[in-house]
Amino acid sequence: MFLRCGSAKIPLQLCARTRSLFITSVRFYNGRGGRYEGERKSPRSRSRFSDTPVSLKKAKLIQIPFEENAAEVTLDELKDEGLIGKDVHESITRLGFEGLTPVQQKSIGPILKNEQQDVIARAKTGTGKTFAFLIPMFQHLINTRMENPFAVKYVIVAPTRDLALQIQTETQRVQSMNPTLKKFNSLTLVGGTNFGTSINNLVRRRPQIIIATPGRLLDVLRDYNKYFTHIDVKVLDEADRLLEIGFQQDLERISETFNKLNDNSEDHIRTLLFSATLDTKVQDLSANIMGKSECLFLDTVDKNEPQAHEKIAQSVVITPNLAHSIHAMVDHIKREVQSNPSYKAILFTPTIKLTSFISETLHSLLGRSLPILEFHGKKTQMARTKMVHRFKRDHSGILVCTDVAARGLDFPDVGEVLQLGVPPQTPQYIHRIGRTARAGKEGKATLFICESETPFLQYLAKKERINIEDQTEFKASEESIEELAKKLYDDEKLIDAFISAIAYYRANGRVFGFNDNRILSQIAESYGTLLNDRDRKIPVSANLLEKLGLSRNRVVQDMLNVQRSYRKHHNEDTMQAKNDRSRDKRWYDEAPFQNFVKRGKTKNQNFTKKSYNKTRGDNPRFDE
Ligand SMILES: Nc1ncnc2c1ncn2[C@@H]1O[C@H](COP(=O)(O)OP(=O)(O)OP(=O)(O)O)[C@@H](O)[C@H]1O
Repeated sequence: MFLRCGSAKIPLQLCARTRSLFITSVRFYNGRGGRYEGERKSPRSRSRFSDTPVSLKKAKLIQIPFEENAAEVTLDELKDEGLIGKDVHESITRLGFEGLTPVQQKSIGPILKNEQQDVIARAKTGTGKTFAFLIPMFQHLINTRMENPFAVKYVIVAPTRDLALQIQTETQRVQSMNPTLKKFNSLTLVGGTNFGTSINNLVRRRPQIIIATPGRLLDVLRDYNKYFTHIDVKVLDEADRLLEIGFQQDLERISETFNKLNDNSEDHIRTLLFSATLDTKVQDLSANIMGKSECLFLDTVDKNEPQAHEKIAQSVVITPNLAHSIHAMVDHIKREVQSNPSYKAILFTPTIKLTSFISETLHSLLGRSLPILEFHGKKTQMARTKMVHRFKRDHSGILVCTDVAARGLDFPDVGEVLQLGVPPQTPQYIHRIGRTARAGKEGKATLFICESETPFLQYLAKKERINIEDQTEFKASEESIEELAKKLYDDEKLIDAFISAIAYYRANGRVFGFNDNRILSQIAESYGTLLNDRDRKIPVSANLLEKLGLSRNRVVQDMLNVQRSYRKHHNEDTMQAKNDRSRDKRWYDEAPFQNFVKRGKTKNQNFTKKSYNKTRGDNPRFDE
């Protein structure tokens, strides 16, 4: 059998092969560096795929700086100008806000007026950035509801699952105020939830709004990209976080895939970036993601003023070491709870294991006096979602968490943000303290650090222009050290917590100019302080020291209980040897790694020990 092609006659078998070869050439990427085959494309869409990416010329940046006495913009004026219709106007009015916040006043108009411009918007934490992009989104969906009514038109990307789920809740909150808006469907595509259910909902409900985390969105695009051919706008909430290493590559692949799929043209999609910690440099980072020839930079923060919210009263408590910082924090919380029964605070710790240890310690010390919630990336998504809903609802309690909760999450009436140790970067400091003083309210932020972390304060002042005036010193009394030591167990949980702290400061201390030996020695010393036994040292095995890059550091090793003869020690029958064996096995057990590699193979990916260790760390990148 032959197929006539002009004058040529091609054997049918060869045609079939050519077609399947062509389809495999419609390739795009998953976010983890692998390559997938594209879905079988309809003949019409094949011709559009050009290999040359959208022109990467840098867009013209139009800066709209902060104006001290900018004229107020109201919803009524936006309606009178014809920018928003009665449905959106009615819906937002029914939310009961007194007026629009500065970022909403500054961004809704330009977003609706200049459809051919990308937008970068900077506004302080807790100032209503979510509605600043949801309000124009709904108006856009109403304006274009007759064109491709069942197509995805808006895609909102967030760095964490919990923030994506919160944005959907806010979307549904606006929709609940107006029957016209209710006709639009939104769908979240986030990790930690059932992939099949996500796809069923995508196919069945045909949403116009997708709210996603990058990893899950790429997985969906791999096999179901035909639903994404009519996107008009993509929004990056917490954009600077999404443009950091680890996410940026995903975002570039998502953007490249959207552009190639778009039925209008490759440069049709607008990009809106929002965050509290943005500057014009973000335009360079997003060059491969933004496609319009002009980009508006809307700034509601005066360039000479710190990015941290002015309504947050910041203070720092300086202690001799991590153990004293823990005592200072416990002391502070006890005083606050005594004076304010409806004390509601968020407590950030550097690692998952410290989060787990601290929340257990607070549980044992505070008993039932107020709820203590342990929130981090190792919790199931269901548990995290339940905790977010509960902490939004509760009038008191402490959310003990890692940086997975640092950005975007909106918990009403959080009176104080506590931080044990320094954050990994200064923008995270701004986002962490931004969990309080929201929607115009006042709030407090207290940082507990040890003397060897004080260079962070100079770094924060230099980089973010944040000077924490209120500084106090604290050293726990012998009595309180004795009292707390009685309630602690020298078990794996405590040892793991301190080892994770050593790993955290190894990875993050240098950027702030910390002295490696000083910072690590004070952590090692803290173990004995916390247990009220100066001679007690953290037991670590030789190979764990090697993993931590400390196998040549004699100063730190002297502060640790190093099991040099690793094999001999681990063959002993002592309790300590058994503990070490199970701990090291858990941390670096080959079994999970082999499973990890196997899983990777099923996805055409070559997972390495490095990527394995990364997923086991506390890198929120892998916790979307
Ligand atoms: N116009 C308004 N008037 C009063 N409150 C508002 C207004 N718009 C939003 N809010 C409320 O302000 C709070 C913070 O809003 P939102 O979470 O959008 O802030 P954000 O700027 O995104 O903060 P972050 O930088 O932490 O993400 C929410 O509780 C929201 O309901």
